[in-house]
Formats: sequence, C-alpha cells, structure tokens
Amino acid sequence: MTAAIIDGKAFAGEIRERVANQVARLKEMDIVPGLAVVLVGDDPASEIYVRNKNRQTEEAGMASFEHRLGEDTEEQELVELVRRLNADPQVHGILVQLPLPDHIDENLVINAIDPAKDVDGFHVINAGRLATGQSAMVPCTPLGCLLMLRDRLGDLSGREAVVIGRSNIVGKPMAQLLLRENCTVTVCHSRTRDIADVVRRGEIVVAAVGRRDFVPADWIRRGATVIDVGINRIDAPEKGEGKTRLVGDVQFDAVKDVADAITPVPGGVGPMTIACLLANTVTACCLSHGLPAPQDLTV
Ligand SMILES: Nc1nc2c(c(=O)[nH]1)N[C@@H](CN(C=O)c1ccc(C(=O)N[C@@H](CCC(=O)O)C(=O)O)cc1)CN2
Ligand SMILES: [Mg+2]
Repeated sequence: MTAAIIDGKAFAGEIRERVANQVARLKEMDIVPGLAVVLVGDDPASEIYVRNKNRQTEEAGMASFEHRLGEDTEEQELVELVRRLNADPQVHGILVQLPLPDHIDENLVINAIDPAKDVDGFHVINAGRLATGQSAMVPCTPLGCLLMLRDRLGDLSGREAVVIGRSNIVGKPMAQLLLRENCTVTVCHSRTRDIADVVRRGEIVVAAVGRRDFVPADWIRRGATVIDVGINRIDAPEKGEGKTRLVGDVQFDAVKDVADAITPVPGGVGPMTIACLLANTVTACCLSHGLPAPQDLTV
C-alpha cells in the first residue's frame, strides 16, 4: 500500500479563496475584517509565521495590523496593548504569536484577549465552550486537521481516533473536536504505557508531540489516516553547508507504506493553520456585526 498524500498546501489555497469571497461580500456592506498580530522578541521561526500571516491577510483583502515588541517587553505593556486592540473597532481578530519570552505568563496574556476576538481559540472561555459543546472560536491547527480529515473520510462518526500529544494548542482541542464528530478518542502522551498498542487502535492518528520521527510504521494500523502536526527543523548537510529542512513527528517514508493517507511536512498541516486563522478572523468579524458565521469557513 502506498498512501495518498493529503495536499494541505492546495487545500489551504481553496480555503483562502473562500475567505476572499466572504471578504468581498462583507466589503459590499462597507465592512473590512481586520486582524492584529503581535510578535514579542525575535524568534526566527515566529518571524516567518508572522510575516506569512500578514501577507496572506492582505492578499485576502483584509486589514492587517502588525505589532512588534522587543524581547524584554514587560508583561504589563503587552497586556495594555491587548486591551487597546480589544477596544479597537477595526480589529476583529487578535493573535499573540507563541512562544512568548520566558518572563511573560502566556495564559495571563491570552486570557486578556476579548474571547470574541480570540481567533486562536486559546482563551479559557473558548477552550471551555469547545469542551462543553458550545459554539467557540476553534484553534487553527486542529481546525485545519479536522477539515482535512472530513474532506478525506467524510463522516467521522464512530471512528477510532488517537491523538498523540496533549498541548493546549493542538492535542486537547483536537481531541475535543474529534469527540464532537462522534469519534472514539484516545489521547496519549510521554507517560502513556504501551503507546505502540494504543496508537495501533487508530483509524485516525494525529501526531502532535514535537519530536522528529517519533511515530514508526509499526505503530500504525494498516489503512489508517495519519495527520502529522510536527514541524521539526533538522540539519540538512545534503543541501549544502549550514542548510536545514523540516520533518514531522511521523516517520513519513515508512508510514506511507502502511497508511491509507498521510499529510506531508512541509505542505500538510502548516499551511492549513494560517488559512484557518484567516477563516476565524472572517467568522469573528461576521459575529461582531450580528451576521451569521459563514458556513464554508467553520465546522
Ligand atoms: N499564536 C499562535 N502561535 C503559534 C501557533 C498558532 O496557531 N498560534 N502555531 C505555531 C506556529 N504557526 C503559526 O503560528 C505555524 C507553523 C507552521 C506553519 C507553516 O506554514 N509551515 C510550513 C513550513 C514553513 C517553513 O518553511 O518554515 C509547512 O508546514 O508547510 C504555519 C504556521 C506555533 N505558534
Ligand atoms: Mg513563557
């Protein structure tokens, strides 16, 4: 068996097109969705993600507000910026790029964002709403994973799903979303005993541990659909001195001989994350104007 490769890059392009159509529709009502992105410090990967977010926001016809603060910015200064953005009617979505420097309490900053503008879906109110089956802003990476799974498999009801990783930004919301789709969900992590046996139950496997090559082929049930959330940068001397490349959490070359379908890294989940951020911003904008959330941008 050679797995189908799920093309996240192409799918993200489709979502961005839907976003642009909704933005054009809103412009006819003189409404321009606006996204504010806040970057603290100079982490090189975050720099790239923020640049891509701003570019894609503008390409979709939305307003992009970029705020860059120094590495030694005080927590209170960041919270004050968030409060100003909460009060700004041109801003419908606020995203604080993670990770933040160590001296800043991430939860405190995230929970300072107005939940209605929390397009990352990380605020405790949105996490609670998702966990209790109420409408919520859904975190972008799990939302992108779910869209790809639905596109590939259709109705997910009754499927055995295994999520590897329990982070607040991917593992936990992913598990909640799959539960909402009526999957039987198992979450495993670094302390899970007999993890190979647990993962082997999965007809759907979502790997989000942040460790390169963590998932070997003999953990994967034949015919499973595998979503690799990992983005690990490794040295690539074959590309030249000092060069690097990205790999996922799954041993792609071996797993593709066992799985029915798999997302690649790069070109899988990553591009979907930014496309879903744009989708969430349009949703937040619609809701703030008393308009219904666009059906083609939400789950
Ligand atoms: N506030 C947030 N911070 C972070 C999030 C998030 O959703 N909200 N997620 C990650 C980083 N991230 C977005 O911020 C992100 C990561 C990767 C990609 C992506 O497109 N990856 C490409 C490869 C890009 C490259 O060459 O480096 C791919 O996988 O094909 C987009 C967004 C942590 N922080
Ligand atoms: Mg910190």
